[in-house]
Amino acid sequence: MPDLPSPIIEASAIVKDYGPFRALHGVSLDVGTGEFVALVGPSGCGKTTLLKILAGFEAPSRGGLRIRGADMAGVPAAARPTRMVFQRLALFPHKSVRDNIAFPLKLAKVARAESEARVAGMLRLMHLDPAYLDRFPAQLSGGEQQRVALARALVSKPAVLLLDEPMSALDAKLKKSLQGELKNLHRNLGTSFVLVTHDLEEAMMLADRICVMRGGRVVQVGTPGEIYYRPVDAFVAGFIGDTNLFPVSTARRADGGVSCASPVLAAEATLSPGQMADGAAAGGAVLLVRPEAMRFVGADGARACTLAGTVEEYFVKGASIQYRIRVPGHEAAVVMELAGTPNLPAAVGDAVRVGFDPADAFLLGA
Ligand SMILES: Nc1ncnc2c1ncn2[C@@H]1O[C@H](COP(=O)(O)OP(=O)(O)OP(=O)(O)O)[C@@H](O)[C@H]1O
Repeated sequence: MPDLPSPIIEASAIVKDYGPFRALHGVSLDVGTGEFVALVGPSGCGKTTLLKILAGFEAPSRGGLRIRGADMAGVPAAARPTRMVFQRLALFPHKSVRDNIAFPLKLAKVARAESEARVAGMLRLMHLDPAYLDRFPAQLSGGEQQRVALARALVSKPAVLLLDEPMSALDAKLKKSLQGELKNLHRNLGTSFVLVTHDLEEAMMLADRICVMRGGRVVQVGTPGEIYYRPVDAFVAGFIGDTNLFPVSTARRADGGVSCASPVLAAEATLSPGQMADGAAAGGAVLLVRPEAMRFVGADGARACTLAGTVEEYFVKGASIQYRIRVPGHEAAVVMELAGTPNLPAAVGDAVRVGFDPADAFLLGA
């Protein structure tokens, strides 16, 4: 893992109780200065609760939070170097775009000339037409409104921008363009970003590190590559993208690697010591093979890491084609993602053999 830049946020062992319900069970997370961290996890796992605690909209029941080295206990949201952008727009409907963006500056009693200059700068940064300044939020598209909300959050130059699913209400095309703008902003401003998102592709595309949460706990924090190729367990593997998980029995090898055998695999997969999660080879284990590592093989593949099955379905996605192969003895369909081609390699109902290179597999605890 790359060295973490000096942390701007240090959250340690944060517990949050809502009455008898414990939403966070001791969450620790550091965010580096200038870093972009995405919080992902199933609905209700505590992502928004953690973000609100960072912002100062909720107080932790226990645990510590330091931002820029200062203890945040009792520090109200407005006095923190953080700003939050919400999923549902929180623009003032009866204020113009100008007054919405300038609002934090008015609260901070910034002089009019400087306020106007900063608002103009924000418009340029967010690619908003100056003619919009006198419009009201209802006279803007959803994407434009969200850009105004970002401008308002950034105008007071916060050290940390907290984003709670800011793009979830936008259509796919608008979302893509705002994602690009967000990445650009992050690169150019040096502000630290913490983004809550349901969209795993968005997390992979934008974040330096991804924090995967489950049931009020942090399961794994890592770069997109670590989370995707080196998940700590089957939950993380299955949560981030389509995946194949083959139950295997394992035997340690003299070189520290492990041999993995399964009735559905034509031959054992031999993995090197670097290809397994901590403790994976003890007891039952599952072999993770990503769909893009699977390919069709000829009959001569019968002695390699291959599986025989029948094409159940395929989806032409343009740049890629996804195949789902039913393999007798394996519960889920085997998922395979091939580069797009106008000449389909197999049709529904075809008997096929699919396989993978053991170097592309990773062993997880069962
Ligand atoms: N004010 C509250 N009072 C009681 N329970 C709450 C409150 N706010 C959140 N919770 C509960 O705490 C848990 C975590 O909620 P939170 O909003 O942090 O989850 P989330 O991961 O952001 O979910 P989603 O992805 O659905 O937005 C949920 O079970 C939720 O019902």
